[in-house]
Amino acid sequence: MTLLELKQVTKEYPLRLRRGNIKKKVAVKNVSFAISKGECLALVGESGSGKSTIAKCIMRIEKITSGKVLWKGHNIHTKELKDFTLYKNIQMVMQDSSASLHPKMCIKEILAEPIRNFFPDERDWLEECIKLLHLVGLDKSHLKYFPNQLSGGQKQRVCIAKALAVKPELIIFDESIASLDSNSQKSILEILKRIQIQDGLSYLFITHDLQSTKQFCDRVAVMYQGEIVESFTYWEREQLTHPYSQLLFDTMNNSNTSF
Ligand SMILES: Nc1ncnc2c1ncn2[C@@H]1O[C@H](COP(=O)(O)OP(=O)(O)OP(=O)(O)O)[C@@H](O)[C@H]1O
Repeated sequence: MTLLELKQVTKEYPLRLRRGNIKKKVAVKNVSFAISKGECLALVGESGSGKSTIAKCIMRIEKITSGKVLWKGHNIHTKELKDFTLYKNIQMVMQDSSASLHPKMCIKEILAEPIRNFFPDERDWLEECIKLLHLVGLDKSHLKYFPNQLSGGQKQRVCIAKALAVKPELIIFDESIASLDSNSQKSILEILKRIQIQDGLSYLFITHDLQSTKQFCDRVAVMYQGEIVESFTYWEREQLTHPYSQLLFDTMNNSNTSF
């Protein structure tokens, strides 16, 4: 079953030049892909290739210039899909956990907020918060902490727990684990994989690091200068046709990082 579908999506940003002139910056060009239930798709590409712009267009943070973004066949960029439905179904975890967590709220309040918003009848919300913490490798002792009392890895786990609290069908990870050390990355990816298999969750995993997608993602789409230039499932160098994906692959094989 297809959950999310992008059809020929183009996003241009207006760039103000001197003397009031406006130029268009094409950030994303004719991008099409689909994500099925339970699937994890990686969107890999260098800095500035348009990955975050795609995430913002899916989350309605940015308007698209042309094309369509569909959730179960409903157009995300029309009133057809209400905010509540969109954010109940799709959650996003950003790279900067500090910006995503309210500094004056403790972890209990941070996790309780989405539960109360999306499940107002939930009585055992505290139990639910503790369950969420366990899911991401933390425990109830963390409930009383404020974000600035946690490490970067712990904050990122809270952000993931906050996204999971909504019980969405799809989570977008935008470079969400990039700033963590390789052990923390490995542990979070294992947790996410387990949840994906258990609950049939789908992921869009945005990264510039091809290596981190190898064990975790079912399919990889490679972005280059705003376009998807290659999409692959099997990790065979011979199958890659675009020079940029070949370069990514070779760089990965020459690096010592292992996941
Ligand atoms: N609000 C904006 N106004 C103008 N140009 C923008 C804006 N946001 C992004 N861009 C441009 O669009 C292009 C794509 O940016 P985007 O952030 O989507 O890339 P990215 O692949 O996510 O990069 P990174 O991996 O560094 O986060 C870049 O050239 C960027 O400068």
